[in-house]
Amino acid sequence: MNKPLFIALDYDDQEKMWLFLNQLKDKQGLHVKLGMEMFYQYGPEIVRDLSAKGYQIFLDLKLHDIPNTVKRTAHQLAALGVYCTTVHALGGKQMIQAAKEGLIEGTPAGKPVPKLLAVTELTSISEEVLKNEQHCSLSLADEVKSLAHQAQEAGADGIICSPLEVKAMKNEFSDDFMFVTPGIRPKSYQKDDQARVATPAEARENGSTAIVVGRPITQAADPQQAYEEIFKDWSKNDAK
Ligand SMILES: O=c1ccn([C@@H]2O[C@H](COP(=O)(O)O)[C@@H](O)[C@H]2O)c(=O)[nH]1
Repeated sequence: MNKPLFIALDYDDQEKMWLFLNQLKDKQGLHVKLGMEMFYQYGPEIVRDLSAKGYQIFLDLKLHDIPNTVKRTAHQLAALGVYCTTVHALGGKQMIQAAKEGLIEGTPAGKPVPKLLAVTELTSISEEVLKNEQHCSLSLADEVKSLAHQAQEAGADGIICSPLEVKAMKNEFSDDFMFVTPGIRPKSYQKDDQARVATPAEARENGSTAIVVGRPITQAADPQQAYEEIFKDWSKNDAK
């Protein structure tokens, strides 16, 4: 899979989700991210329905619990055939390792094991919140880097972070380690609740492996046009 753009399907109703998807051209193989909002309402069935229609699915449930619980949950999720899924890196190395084991053990024979991504610091967290609410003495960049190393040591396939942090740490990781970055905002778009944002082109320049984009596409007056513009910005230096 080469440098995907995952569209975050953050809807409160599957009718709205299908209406949105049906407006887009080239649905086959489109990369989508399904999060807690849809999964808690519709369960595994919505994943199977999207999968049956050919969408590549990033199932973003951000597991964060004791290792045994996470392992058993990851085992269940592995059967759904998604491309990747998430845990919170703050759950610790033992928990991340347990998630990986659960995914491996739960994947049906002959099928690819879903990639495991560890969320470092949410892109909605600012330097100020990290210091004053999480009482973390590291800078955001150092905290993200530290969590990224822990995730890699525990067997994660990659991390979730802001595109702003990728450049400074990419050379410390193997080439196949994934840097998946939400917090993507086209130049003229508002930040909403995101604190650490970059444009699609900046994410590419900084070395993101994949980007996640929600509202700038799903809330656009013309979602197909928004998708095309963002995708173009994300892939504009591909030929170089
Ligand atoms: O640190 C994180 C981890 C996950 N997300 C998710 O990405 C999308 C972003 O949506 P936008 O509408 O483009 O802001 C959303 O589903 C989040 O749950 C994140 O933003 N930051």
